Parts: sequence; C-alpha cells; structure tokens
Amino acid sequence: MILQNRIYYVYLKQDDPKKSTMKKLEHYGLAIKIRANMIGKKLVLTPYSDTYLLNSDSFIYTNYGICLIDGSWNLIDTIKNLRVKNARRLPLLLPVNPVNYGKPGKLSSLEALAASLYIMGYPDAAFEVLSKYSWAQNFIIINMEPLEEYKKCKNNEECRDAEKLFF
Ligand SMILES: C[S@@+](CC[C@H](N)C(=O)[O-])C[C@H]1O[C@@H](n2cnc3c(N)ncnc32)[C@H](O)[C@@H]1O
Repeated sequence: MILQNRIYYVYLKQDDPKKSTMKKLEHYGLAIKIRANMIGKKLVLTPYSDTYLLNSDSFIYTNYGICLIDGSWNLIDTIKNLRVKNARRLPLLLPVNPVNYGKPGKLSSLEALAASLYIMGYPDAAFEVLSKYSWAQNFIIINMEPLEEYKKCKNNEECRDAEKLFF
C-alpha cells in the first residue's frame, strides 16, 4: 500500500510531457507535482548527491515524503547545483525503460522511485507504481539481488561496497 501524499516531483519541462513517468503517476493519483521551493525536508533523488539512500531513510519518507526531479537525462547538469537538505543518490541498478534499457544508473523517475520504495522497505508500493507501465514489470525482478543487498546497507561505505559486488 502506498502512503497517502508522500510521493512528489518537480517537473522541469525538458521532455515530451506525454512520456513523463511522474505525470502518469499523477494521473493515477499516486504523485503530486510541486515547485522546487516546496521541497523542504523531503527526500530528493538526484544522482549528484554524495549520500546514498538507505533503508533508515524511511523515517524521512514517512514524515516528509520523497521527491523526484523529472527532467531529461540529456540536461541532467541542470540539477548539479541543486541544494536541498535531504538529497540522496541511488546505488547502481539496471533500467528496463525503452529509452535507457540496460545502461547502469540511467533510471527513469518511475524506476528510481520504485527502487527507493523497495530499499526503504515498501515492496508493495514499489510494485504498485511499476504496475502503471507494461515495460516496468520486470524492473524489481531483474534488480532483485542488488536491491536486497542495498536494503541491508547501514551507511555510504557499505553501499559503495555493495555496488562493487554487482557493477
Ligand atoms: C533525469 S530524470 C529522467 C526522467 C524521465 N524523463 C521520466 O519520465 O522518467 C530521472 C530522475 O530520477 C531520479 N534518479 C534517476 N536515477 C537516479 C540515481 N541513480 N540516483 C538518484 N536519483 C536518480 C532523479 O530524480 C532523476 O532526476
């Protein structure tokens, strides 16, 4: 079950809106679009963070929510200087989305969200968000072994070591 009003995204208008995975989740009532100045203490997923997302971050998720930055990978530099309180990176995983299939780390917002929910201990919510796209069905299955390892990590160093086991 997905906790109500905990999944947010900032939309950067860099891609075809019809292809935005977060807009689709919003359509199903599973995500809320916000402006960057509303991020506050929410977890923010950005590959530029030095801090890995941990299972223990579920405390921040349940209290403040999680926010994706929905832009284009081609313009990812735009968010390089984003300064927020609770920025997090994900350890490497394999995307299954049609644009970046098989390129380690280049996850869609939907995949990044599902991976985060899984690592924080919400597998049912992860499967629920993935269920909205047929191409996304195998994302957890394909990444099950790394995800299970990442879920056990207690700090950055353990995440880095776990990543090296698979990539
Ligand atoms: C660059 S956007 C591309 C989104 C794509 N247009 C879509 O509709 O799904 C993907 C977003 O997912 C999150 N993300 C993807 N991979 C990540 C990683 N390795 N670490 C942290 N966040 C990640 C970030 O919020 C990132 O901005």
